[in-house]
Amino acid sequence: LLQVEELEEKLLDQTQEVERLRSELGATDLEKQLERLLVENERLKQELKSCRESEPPTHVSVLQEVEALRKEVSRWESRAQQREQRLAEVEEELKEKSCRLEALQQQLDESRRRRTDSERQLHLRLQECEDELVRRAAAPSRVKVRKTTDEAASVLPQFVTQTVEVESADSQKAVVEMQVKNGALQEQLSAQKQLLRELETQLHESQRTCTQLRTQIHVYEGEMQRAQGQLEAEMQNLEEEKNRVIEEAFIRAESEMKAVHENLAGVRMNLLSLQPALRTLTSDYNCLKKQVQDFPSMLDKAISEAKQEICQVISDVSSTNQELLRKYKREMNLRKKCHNELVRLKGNIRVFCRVRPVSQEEQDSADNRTMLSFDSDDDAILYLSSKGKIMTFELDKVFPPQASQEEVFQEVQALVTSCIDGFNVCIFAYGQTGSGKTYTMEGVADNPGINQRALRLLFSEVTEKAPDWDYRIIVSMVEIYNETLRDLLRDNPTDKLDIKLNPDGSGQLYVPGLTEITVQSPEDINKVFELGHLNRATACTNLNEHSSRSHALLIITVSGLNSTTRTRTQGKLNLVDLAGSERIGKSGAEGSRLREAQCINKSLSALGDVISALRSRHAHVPFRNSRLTYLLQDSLSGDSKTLMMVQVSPLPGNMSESVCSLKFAQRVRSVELSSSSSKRHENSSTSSSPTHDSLDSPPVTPVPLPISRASSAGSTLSSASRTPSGSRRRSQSQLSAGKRAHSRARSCAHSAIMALTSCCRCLIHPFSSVWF
Ligand SMILES: Nc1ncnc2c1ncn2[C@@H]1O[C@H](COP(=O)(O)OP(=O)(O)OP(=O)(O)O)[C@@H](O)[C@H]1O
Repeated sequence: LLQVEELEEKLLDQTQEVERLRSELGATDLEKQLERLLVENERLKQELKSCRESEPPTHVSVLQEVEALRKEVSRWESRAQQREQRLAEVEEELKEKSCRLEALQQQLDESRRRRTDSERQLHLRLQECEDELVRRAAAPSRVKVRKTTDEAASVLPQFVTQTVEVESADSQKAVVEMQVKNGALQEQLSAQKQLLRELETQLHESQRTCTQLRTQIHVYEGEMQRAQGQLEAEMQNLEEEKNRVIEEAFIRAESEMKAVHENLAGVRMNLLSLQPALRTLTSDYNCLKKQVQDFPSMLDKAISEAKQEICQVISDVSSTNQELLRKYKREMNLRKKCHNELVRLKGNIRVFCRVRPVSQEEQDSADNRTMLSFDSDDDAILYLSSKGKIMTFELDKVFPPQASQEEVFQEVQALVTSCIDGFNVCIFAYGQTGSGKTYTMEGVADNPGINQRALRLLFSEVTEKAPDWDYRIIVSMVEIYNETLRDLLRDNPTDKLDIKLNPDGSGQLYVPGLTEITVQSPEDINKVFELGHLNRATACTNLNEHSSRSHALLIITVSGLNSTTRTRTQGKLNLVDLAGSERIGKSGAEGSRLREAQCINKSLSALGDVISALRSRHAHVPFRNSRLTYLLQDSLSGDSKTLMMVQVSPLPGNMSESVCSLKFAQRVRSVELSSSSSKRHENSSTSSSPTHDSLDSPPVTPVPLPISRASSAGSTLSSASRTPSGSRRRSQSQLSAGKRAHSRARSCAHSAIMALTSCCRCLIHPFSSVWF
């Protein structure tokens, strides 16, 4: 029992210790510290947030610092979270230990209760034993106790103090029973002892566990203190950092505020100066506002007035238009008549001469003298010295060697543009081989001749007239070789073409199967020339030789439709590079060369005959005598115009050929001059032209053409000096003076003709300010 009491006391101590520990663990400083730390952490977070909100980052470095601080804070936050987690774990362990302590306490209570029970049973048993002993003692002893029960004496020394002599069977039986009971009690006692030992063992274990728990608690307390110290230090650092950042931000904010204040002062000053302007603007605005309010009514009024004016103007314009249209039609007729008159005055067929320059190779050769000379006062005279004689040739225009392609074209461009007005035009290049026919007509790549320039001019002219006229330009290219007609623009240029009468009954001629290409741009022109040149080259073995012996024709048809009057026009421009003329008179040729010479001879003389017949106004014109004249019949007859460009070589070696060419030109021209002079005379004899009678415009004075000075073909100064001496003989000086006067008169006539031409060209535009 004493041991039990001791154990009880120990248990009590243990329980008190556990209670103390539990009370310590239940509301420890650690938890309080943890709570405080959490609260502090939260407060810092709030402060940081408010700092961030109240101090907008105005500078990059501040932003970076704040970012670094944020990182630092988040790092510390994560560490605090780790600590919190660790604390939670510790708390969890403590709870576990508490549970175990409670279980131990329960076990202790249980063993205490069991011990109390066993003690009570023992007391009861002992009471029973004492009662039995008293009862036995009170009963007459028949039993002589002979033997002392040592065991009972050892167990119950205080109760069994005397030896009893057992004599009876009952006593003996009772002794046996008592012994049995005693044995049972001893067993119970040993069981109690065993239980006590177990309890002691459990108590030891509990003490050991308590010791371990204390140790752990000490360790945790140490850790907590360390963590708390670190946290406090970090909080301190953060606090300092925060203060520093706030300080810096405050300084920056102050400086910015200062700048803002300065700006504000400047703005205030500006505002003060702007106020008068604002007042002015306000008054202007009010004024404008009033005007805007009045504007609709003003606008309506103006619109109605404008409408009335427009209606008036439209009716005026419409009547003016009618008048203009009437005048335009009348002027077109007048222009046509004027043109006819002009052509009649100038002659339908004009003859120019171009002398080619001496080439570099020819200059180097021995015979490089030129036997041609020009009249400085008259650009229509050409002198040719031969065998001591000077021959004078008078043509419409003579181009010296230095004349450029542009100058030549300027003289022919009036003819070219007349084809837009519906006239047929022929331009021939005539002369011996190498005299410059191809150069004049085709030119070279960087200096084109009449062909390309004419097409380009036509393009520019039709483009200019585009608003009123719709023009179409069609190009064909043919070659006549040995009286055979070939199409130079078809795929197979060796095919022979025929000239036939048009089956429509118009009496016009046409070439079946002739390729006609509509050109729409200068690029198209280049392509056409390239194709023609290529085909001409592929049809022969030697292009130069071949070109000397064939006629090349570029036929340009210009069709127009006037969008106002619906008038249609169609003109044809024929640009002909003739075969070399030197073969005409050459004899001795045989075979193919003879045939070539015959063909060339035939066609050139037929051309001469046709021109002669036309100028002489013969009833019959022999167009059919050659392919060339037959093909050009339409373009040579009627009110068509022809220009013969006679090409001449300046070298003495080509003298005879040059004389032949110039004589041919002179003959052609003299026919025309005589014809036109008679006509002009007829016209001048009448009081007024019927053309002018029908017009309101002022009459045109006929241009005085130098018709009286026509010298016969091949006339020379020597022949002139051989004329009868009498009244018509003139001295050399008189002749020069006459020539000068003649030149002046001629140049006046030329200017007048040019003026007349330009006037006629003005008439073609319906709204031109210049009226004939
Ligand atoms: N006005 C000129 N200016 C410069 N060179 C010219 C002129 N006229 C002709 N030539 C040159 O003279 C040479 C012969 O000219 P071109 O070939 O035009 O003669 P052609 O009469 O057409 O000869 P063919 O009848 O053989 O075709 C060429 O080299 C040409 O460049």
